[in-house]
Amino acid sequence: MTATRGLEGIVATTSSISSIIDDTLTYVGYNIDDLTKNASFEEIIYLLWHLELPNKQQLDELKQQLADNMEVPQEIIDSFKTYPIEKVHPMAALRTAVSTLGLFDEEADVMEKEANFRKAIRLQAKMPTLVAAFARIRNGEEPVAPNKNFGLAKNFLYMLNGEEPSSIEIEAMDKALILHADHELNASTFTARVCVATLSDMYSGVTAAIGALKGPLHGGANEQVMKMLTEVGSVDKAEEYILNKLANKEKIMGFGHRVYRKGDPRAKHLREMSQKLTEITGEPQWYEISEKVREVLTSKKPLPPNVDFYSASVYHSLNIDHDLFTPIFAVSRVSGWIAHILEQYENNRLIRPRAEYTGPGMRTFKPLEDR
Ligand SMILES: CC(=O)SCCNC(=O)CCNC(=O)[C@H](O)C(C)(C)COP(=O)(O)OP(=O)(O)OC[C@H]1O[C@@H](n2cnc3c(N)ncnc32)[C@H](O)[C@@H]1OP(=O)(O)O
Ligand SMILES: O=C([O-])CC(=O)C(=O)O
Repeated sequence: MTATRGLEGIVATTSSISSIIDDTLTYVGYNIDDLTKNASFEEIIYLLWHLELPNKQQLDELKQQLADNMEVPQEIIDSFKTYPIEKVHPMAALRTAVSTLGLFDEEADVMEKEANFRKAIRLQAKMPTLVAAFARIRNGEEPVAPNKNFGLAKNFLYMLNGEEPSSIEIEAMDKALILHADHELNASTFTARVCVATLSDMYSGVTAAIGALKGPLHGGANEQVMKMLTEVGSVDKAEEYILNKLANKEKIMGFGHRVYRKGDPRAKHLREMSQKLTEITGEPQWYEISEKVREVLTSKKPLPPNVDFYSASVYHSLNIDHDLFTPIFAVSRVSGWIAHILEQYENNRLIRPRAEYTGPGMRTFKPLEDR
């Protein structure tokens, strides 16, 4: 038995949900470029869960179901106030809140297909409310109740800021949610599948996935990108900053990918949005610094930007706290996690690979008094 580090190149399952072939990303056969231009996030949720785009009636029904399920139990909102709130990372709060949501769902352990779809709606609908409520409570503000007439992207920004977002802001958030929705067998999705392949419940799968997304080598990179851009501070400092990092063998956050070689097809959409939004906010430096960082790094190493790189300046331009960037990723990716959880249940087998043992050979046990 020989181990493959990080399971690189190992095909661990079949899936009909998303594919990455020759650096092209598709959701159920539709190119991500077409979906980003033409669809709404709600259409993507439907596509990922039902493997077909919805017709008008199906979409309206899904939107209604999401709107009807956005409220979260008051006990969870109240529990946020008991956290050591100034120290808690919002991803840790979200991980705990989603786990707690399961305690309040009477169907949490009901495994029938229809019950799983109902839980899917509840989880997808409540995640934005949880993130926004936590963000407001830690700022000493009251949470804003969801508005049943708003779509998911608009409602999220509305609950976060307490005022109706502009159409440009809604469009940017909706596109970002589409671009982050699913990505084949990334680490958090694999985590979710491993968890539910024991026939554990959907809340456990999503809680586990949030834990995996939190790390800076995965979803947590977007927050680190903004930290880096802030540290760089101005275009003229970017070259020295990046060369120093490389000399110290440090990773540059938001670059590189296990699967893409030529580049992440999602990055160009976020780049475009970053340029547009930073101009609108009168802070073009965030886009300009990003461009300089990319220029310097790619002149030294073949490492194109990934989805996390330009999303940082996009979210910053939407006036979102930097430690909420990864929770936003989770608000989107929960749609993909759920799709994969449903797919795993449909054709389940326990996921249990082997380890190549590298410890000592057979040893003779010594009693405690002889050690
Ligand atoms: C949504 C997402 O999860 S997208 C990814 C988000 N993560 C990041 O942006 C974090 C920065 N990037 C990385 O750490 C990596 O590129 C990963 C983890 C995303 C993919 O990594 P892998 O394909 O497994 O590459 P691995 O980490 O093994 O690195 C291979 C080599 O490339 C280098 N490398 C990879 N990424 C970077 C980077 N961002 N900056 C500098 N060097 C890098 C490594 O240092 C290593 O060099 P070495 O062979 O000289 O030691
Ligand atoms: O696929 C991966 O390894 C990481 C990634 O880009 C994602 O999850 O969107």
